[in-house]
Amino acid sequence: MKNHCLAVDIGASSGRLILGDLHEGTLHLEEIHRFENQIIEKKGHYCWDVEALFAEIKAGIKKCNDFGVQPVSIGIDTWAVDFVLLDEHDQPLTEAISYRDPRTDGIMEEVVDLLMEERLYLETGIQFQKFNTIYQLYALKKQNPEVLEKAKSFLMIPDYLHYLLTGEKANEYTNATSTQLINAFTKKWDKEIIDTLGLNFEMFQEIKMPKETLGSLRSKLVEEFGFDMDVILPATHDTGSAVLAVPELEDTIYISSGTWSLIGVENHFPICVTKALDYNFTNEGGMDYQFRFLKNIMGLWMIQEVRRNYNNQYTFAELVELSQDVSLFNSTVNVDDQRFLKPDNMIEEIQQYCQETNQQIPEQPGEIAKCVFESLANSYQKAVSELEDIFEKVFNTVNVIGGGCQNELLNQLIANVTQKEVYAGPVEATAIGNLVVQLIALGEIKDIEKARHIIKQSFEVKKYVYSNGNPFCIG
Ligand SMILES: Nc1ncnc2c1ncn2[C@@H]1O[C@H](COP(=O)(O)OP(=O)(O)O)[C@@H](O)[C@H]1O
Ligand SMILES: C[C@H](O)[C@H](O)[C@@H](O)C(=O)COP(=O)(O)O
Ligand SMILES: [Mg+2]
Repeated sequence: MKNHCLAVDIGASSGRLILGDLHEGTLHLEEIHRFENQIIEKKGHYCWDVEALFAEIKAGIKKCNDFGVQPVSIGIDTWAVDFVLLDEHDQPLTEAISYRDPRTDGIMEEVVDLLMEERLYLETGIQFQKFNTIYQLYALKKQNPEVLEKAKSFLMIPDYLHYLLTGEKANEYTNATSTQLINAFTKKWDKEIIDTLGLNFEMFQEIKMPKETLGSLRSKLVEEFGFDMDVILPATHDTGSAVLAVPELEDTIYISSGTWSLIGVENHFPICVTKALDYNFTNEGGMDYQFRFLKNIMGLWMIQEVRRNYNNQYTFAELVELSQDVSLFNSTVNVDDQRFLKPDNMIEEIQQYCQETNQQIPEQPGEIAKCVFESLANSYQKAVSELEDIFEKVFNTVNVIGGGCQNELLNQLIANVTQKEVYAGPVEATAIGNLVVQLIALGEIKDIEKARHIIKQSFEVKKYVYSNGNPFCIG
């Protein structure tokens, strides 16, 4: 009887449960459940509705029975940095506050005054993003010290969802590195940094690695689902799982393209040199202690918000189409300006930026969309040149993975501005990376090299080449 595994991939805009099994040397996927995810406002903060997300996970697991499949394992991956704190009775002390919440405004600067930027970067190798867990916890210490005093368990979002499934508490390594509290060399919680900030070291859990089994389901869930499963830890940071599914990494820059655009390369050791700090690249931990040397770019969040501002009257595909009808419009913005992290109205923020920079102000939906896509492509090109400066080499290809690889216009723009071959796919790279780790743990796939070979054989990848004609010409 062949083994089915179940991947739960929850990004900032959507979640999906995907069954995977190996069939004649290829990986077969079956999407059994998909749901929206979004930030909600609760008690004056931007939060994630984790209880609703867990309800969706349970609803998706129950659908396995409709497919006549009882998976042997499950693994959950989500966005990074965010967490839940549990008290001595294992009850949540806070809402799952989102990284887009303004509670960390000004906090990074305070922490850097205490810890020195160079030291923090040399020890953790993590990029300076104002929403990193370290700043969220320090904000909590300043704003709600009583909450931190009661905290007995620190669980990141996937850790918490795994805890709800199994009753087992642990911090999975790849996601833990995004906190900026893991030492890049010891691979452990950095007690010196934690103590310096006056955080409670005891609340951090044992670090567990991808491929480890966390435990089996709580008995009440076995009853509810009609079957048991082991939780096999994937790279619970979704980008960690996504990069594992990049079919070919040699001389390749990946762009994990979803709500965020994460652009970088895979490396065997952390790069914490001054130039990497100056460019604000990060060294996120990967499976088998690899590193994702990458940087965050604002990503398709911007077009998600534009779509929301238009009351979702356009699909993403329609916004791409509309942007192709305005080829003469060419205003662009700096997508990495923090004003775009959580504006009240993304369209107005983009228009304001163009006015302030004496550019033609986009008015039509197509002009707004084109401004977003072209601006993203420009930011990708800047990151590519920074990577080539740091590695002192030319990378031949760019591989776009994730939902954003369906944006054929953006793929062509990337090929045009970088003048490199662009490969697009797999779309569900994150879920695929999640699944292959479970299959490796089960002994169904030998290792990640073999997994990438299987992925290459199993999924379509489209190619785009530099076209010096109309920037919207699809190669
Ligand atoms: N048919 C499509 N055409 C163009 N872009 C698309 C299409 N479908 C999805 N996208 C893009 O993919 C993004 C979602 O990617 P996904 O990886 O699912 O995000 P996340 O994991 O962050 O929730 C959307 O914001 C949208 O911009
Ligand atoms: C805030 C983090 O940088 C962010 O979670 C990023 O690391 C990430 O994983 C984004 O994933 P999406 O699927 O939400 O784009
Ligand atoms: Mg995602």
